[in-house]
Amino acid sequence: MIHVGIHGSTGRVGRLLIDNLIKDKEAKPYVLHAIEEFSFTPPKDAVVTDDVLTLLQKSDVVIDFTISIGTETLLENALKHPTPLVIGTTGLNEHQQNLLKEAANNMPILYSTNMSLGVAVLNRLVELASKSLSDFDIEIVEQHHRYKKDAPSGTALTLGEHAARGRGLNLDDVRISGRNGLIGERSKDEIAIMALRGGDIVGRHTVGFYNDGEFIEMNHTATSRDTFAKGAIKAAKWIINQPNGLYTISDCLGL
Ligand SMILES: NC(=O)C1=CN([C@@H]2O[C@H](COP(=O)(O)OP(=O)(O)OC[C@H]3O[C@@H](n4cnc5c(N)ncnc54)[C@H](OP(=O)(O)O)[C@@H]3O)[C@@H](O)[C@H]2O)C=CC1
Ligand SMILES: O=C(O)C1=N[C@H](C(=O)O)C[C@H](O)C1
Repeated sequence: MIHVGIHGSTGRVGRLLIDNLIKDKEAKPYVLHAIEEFSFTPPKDAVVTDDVLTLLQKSDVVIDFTISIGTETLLENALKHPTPLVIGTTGLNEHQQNLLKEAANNMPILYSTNMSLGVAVLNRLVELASKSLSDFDIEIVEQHHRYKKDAPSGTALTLGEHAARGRGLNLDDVRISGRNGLIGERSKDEIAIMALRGGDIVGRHTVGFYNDGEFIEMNHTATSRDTFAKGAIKAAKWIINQPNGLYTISDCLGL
């Protein structure tokens, strides 16, 4: 039985990880990291802790769905006690992304801004379309629930990276995140990534390729957050058998 630790166990995704792991035949929710009280009853036999090092020491693998500073603390502690990690938290800053790469020299880490199969395939399609439709303007729109803290979504940024890569560009050089006022005509290479927030939208991403006379829009809609929890659990079972290094969900899915 794989002993899974959950960082962010009281959160929207964390709670679904517990629900899915309770029913799992190969893995169980063994250590739950929580800062505040649970608003639900956690499994009786799980260890509950607010100490990150204890979480790592008692787990075969830790799944993290928290907030960027939470992931930073997890990675700092994992450098003291290397443990296979699955990280889904988005909004990591440059320092935190570098920490992720550094930690991956010492343990296997799967980091993905979206744990769904659909988005993993969409990333591939976007890169191909970007390369093939070299004259088309690329625009990305993401929509999420009102509680989401970071913008744009990690998924939208990853889709943008694939779109830029398809044209041999670096997203940081061509990304824009808003338009307002007399800004002039659109430049050829720019890739806009716009964020909408409202209601209970689980996650919706549209990548549009626009030209004179035609356009293509590729859309992915997550209709259930369970998709992310199931993807992360699949990743946890896979990452424990990998050598040290940084992986994505595409590696786990063999794409
Ligand atoms: N990769 C993917 O497929 C997906 C990624 N996400 C990302 O996962 C993250 C979490 O999403 P979601 O579950 O909706 O968010 P929630 O706000 O519902 O949950 C966040 C969890 O993190 C805990 N937390 C907050 N601050 C810290 C900290 N400093 N250290 C440790 N734990 C902390 C919270 O505890 P408390 O309740 O006590 O504040 C809570 O348990 C976000 O970054 C989101 O973008 C979401 C869905 C899919
Ligand atoms: O916060 C969310 O809810 C989600 N976050 C991820 C992101 O930022 O891309 C993945 C998914 O879209 C849901």
